[in-house]
Amino acid sequence: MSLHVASLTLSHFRSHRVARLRLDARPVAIHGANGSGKTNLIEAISLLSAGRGLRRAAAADMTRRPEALGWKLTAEVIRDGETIEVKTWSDAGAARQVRIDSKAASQLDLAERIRVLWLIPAMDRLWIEGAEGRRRFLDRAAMSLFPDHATATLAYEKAMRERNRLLKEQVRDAHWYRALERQMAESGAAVHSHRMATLDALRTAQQDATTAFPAAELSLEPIEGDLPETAEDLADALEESRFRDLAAGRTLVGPHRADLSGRYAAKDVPARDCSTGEQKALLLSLILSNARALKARIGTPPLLLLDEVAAHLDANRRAALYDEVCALGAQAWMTGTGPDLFEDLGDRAQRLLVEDEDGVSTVTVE
Ligand SMILES: Nc1ncnc2c1ncn2[C@@H]1O[C@H](COP(=O)(O)OP(=O)(O)OP(=O)(O)O)[C@@H](O)[C@H]1O
Repeated sequence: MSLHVASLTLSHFRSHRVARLRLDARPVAIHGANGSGKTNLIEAISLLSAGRGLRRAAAADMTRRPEALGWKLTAEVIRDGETIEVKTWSDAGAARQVRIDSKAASQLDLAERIRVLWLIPAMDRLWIEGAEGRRRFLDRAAMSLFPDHATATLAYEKAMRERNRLLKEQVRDAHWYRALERQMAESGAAVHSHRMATLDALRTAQQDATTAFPAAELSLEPIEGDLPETAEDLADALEESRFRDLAAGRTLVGPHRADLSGRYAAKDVPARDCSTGEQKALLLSLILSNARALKARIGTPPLLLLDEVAAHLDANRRAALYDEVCALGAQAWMTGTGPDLFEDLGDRAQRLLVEDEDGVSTVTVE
């Protein structure tokens, strides 16, 4: 069982004016100078699944400047021998649209058909910066394993925004809160249980692996107080917290108040105290575990996007990374500034060169 992009056309997508690529199922090693358009290319791949892509950019920001006419991506993705035709685009300034096999499709349809995981330099400070980034990291893993996690998260956030509005307006009548808190309790319990199931799946995938990457010990902790698990507990906690929440003007209990804690298991130190290289290796270990967990769950590995990862690994770990992605059978799109970084891959990968010509990126299959 496999998943790979067999063809890709980018039109007016960031620095790419028109790029047409035909690919086989092997990993894709992309090299090119700084600013040539490598990340833009893998950002396009990230949009073959649901969401805002790996930069979490607004659809309007991805249109090629200065023309700003809107952008379009067309791809043939082969999943377990079946071809999925994906077209996604945004007309100047408008929200992005999706068609699968020529039919209008929702982002949930896309999430169910094509799973994409990534590791990008912006995640380097994940263990050091705020809890929001770590929750997002866990939620992305959860969405890859349970696509309806996105629906539960959106439902929870929508009800919470309404509740926060009441709190800010100092509405005290309990009657206004009951229905919203019921919605928050139900969707919030689903969010929590997906996250816990994801942590379990990542733990199992890490245990099963014989890998050069250090295992991360993960747990979900409340930022303060408790983390209610069931819908009943969350409903009770929200009701109890109402008085305090009115004073704060926002909701202080629920899954949005959870933090992902990570430890370097072998050294028994918090991930945030690890060296830069170790923190990167822990994240890579988690992404690879996520890919293995996905393969175990649905039979098919995801597309992997590893932006500037190879350059940060020592030679042993780099060789181990290449062995792992090849063993997974994942089409891993990996970027780096020089072709030497990918030498160990030999003919196990296909190679692309990205160059900048007067502000326009060109892509050559080597
Ligand atoms: N909407 C846009 N229109 C035109 N150019 C853009 C747009 N968005 C970004 N760019 C340009 O794309 C160029 C390439 O960016 P990209 O991040 O892909 O480089 P890269 O090859 O990954 O470089 P590095 O090795 O430095 O990470 C940048 O110079 C950037 O200014």
